[in-house]
Amino acid sequence: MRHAHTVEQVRAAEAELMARLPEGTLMQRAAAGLAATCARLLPRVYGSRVVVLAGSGDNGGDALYAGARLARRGAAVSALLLAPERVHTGGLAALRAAGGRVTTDQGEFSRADLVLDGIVGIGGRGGLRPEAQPYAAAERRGVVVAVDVPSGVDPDSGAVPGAALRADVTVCFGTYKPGLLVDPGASYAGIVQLVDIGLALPGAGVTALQHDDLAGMLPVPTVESDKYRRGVVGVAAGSARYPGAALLAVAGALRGGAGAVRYVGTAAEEVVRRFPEVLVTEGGPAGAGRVQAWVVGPGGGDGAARALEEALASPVPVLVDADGLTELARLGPAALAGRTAPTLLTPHTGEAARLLAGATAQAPPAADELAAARLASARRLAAEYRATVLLKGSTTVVAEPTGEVRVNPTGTSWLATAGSGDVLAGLAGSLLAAGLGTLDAASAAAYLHGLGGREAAAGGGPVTALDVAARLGSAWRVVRG
Ligand SMILES: NC(=O)C1=CN([C@@H]2O[C@H](COP(=O)(O)OP(=O)(O)OC[C@H]3O[C@@H](n4cnc5c(N)ncnc54)[C@H](O)[C@@H]3O)[C@@H](O)[C@H]2O)[C@@H](O)CC1
Ligand SMILES: [K+]
Repeated sequence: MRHAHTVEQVRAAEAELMARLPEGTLMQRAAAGLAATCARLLPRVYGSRVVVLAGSGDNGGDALYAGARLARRGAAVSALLLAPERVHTGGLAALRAAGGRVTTDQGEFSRADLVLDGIVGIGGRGGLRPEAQPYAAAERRGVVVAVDVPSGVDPDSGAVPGAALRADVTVCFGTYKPGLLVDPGASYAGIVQLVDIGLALPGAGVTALQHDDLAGMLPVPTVESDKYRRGVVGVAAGSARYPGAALLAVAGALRGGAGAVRYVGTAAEEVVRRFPEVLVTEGGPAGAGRVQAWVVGPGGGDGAARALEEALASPVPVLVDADGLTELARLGPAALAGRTAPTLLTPHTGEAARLLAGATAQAPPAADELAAARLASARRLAAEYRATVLLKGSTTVVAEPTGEVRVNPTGTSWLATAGSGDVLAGLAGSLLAAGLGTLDAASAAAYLHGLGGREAAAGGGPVTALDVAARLGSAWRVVRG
């Protein structure tokens, strides 16, 4: 599991540790880790051209001390100072003492083998200032290593309010920052490496799963398992207008670990023709047999309102997607107030905007505003509806009403394809039926779905939702090692 902490949490932990250590110790730890990574990235340090972009704070100090370490190993290191009168004096003195120099030739940035972005770190706010902006657009031939955070990315939210420096590698100190894991910030960070500087941190509000976490989380049948013990997932999806959504949701549900899939709705005939192993019932959830979790809404059309009402009245976990969400936005959070089992909502940004409007009786926020503030939007929705919220997008995030968030590290932009959300809904519902809690089911589903999407798009090509569903089995095998 990757753990991310806010700037406020990092500052508190740093203050506590700095009070016990000789001055400068933390910065030396940071600079040593940073220089070691840079040395690994260069074919050879001796003779390499390294440029340090140094801003006015400690982030610039880290970069200058790391530059000094590389200079001592024979690199030709020059520093471009963004605010010469406020540069970190100790860092600059160390660089000079090691044979580094200051330059004002911005062309050195483009010619360098490696650039250290120490313009601004966790103290940065409001995007890059004018003097730094040319570097975001400038040509570069070398590797760009961001110090702690790519400059221009908001460390807490991942928002990129203007220009930002795109890094190949980000070396962060003490902990991940949420903005390194959530788009658009994540897309500027490249490969993120963590350097331990000894901070004692509180529980993380934002986490990201890794393969090992999935391996420990996914349900595995035992010798005593039968299909009912493994869980039956009910899928209420599809309509005369959108029969395909039923097939896609079922295709996802069949690969989520539940022992059986029960389909209710108007596409029963098509579903059985394609998936003979599915139990089908005409009508709605209320009249169906036993299920351990419901998926309601994909392609539900006019039938979504009834299906939603009946599923929400059941005592089992319910995942609400697509047309079910449109109906829920109309009803508002009160529709979930009487529930005894957890509810999982899986909106894309447009649906999230409608849900928020339904909760607050205000005009819906613009979808691009929601996309730029993914963490805050998902948290707010989860709090308003007292439900777990999986907000789909370039980084899918899952938020609990408590504010706890998991961000999904897998995925590909090729997943933005029709029907891919139906597969995800079926998959997550199946994991719920198999007994996972909403946070785990949602985040594990997003992870597997992202891996399936990547595999389907291998080499970079369009994928269909059924391609993704077909790769979910292999995604399970990958994470289970
Ligand atoms: N505090 C500590 O104990 C440690 C801090 N470390 C480093 O220190 C960084 C934080 O240092 P600071 O608190 O000095 O803050 P930063 O160096 O991140 O930035 C603050 C400085 O940048 C200016 N600034 C703010 N927004 C800007 C923008 N948008 N464009 C350009 N300049 C801007 C401010 O005027 C201020 O001078 C961390 O990210 C990390 O790199 C590490 O050395 C580890 C230890
Ligand atoms: K930086």
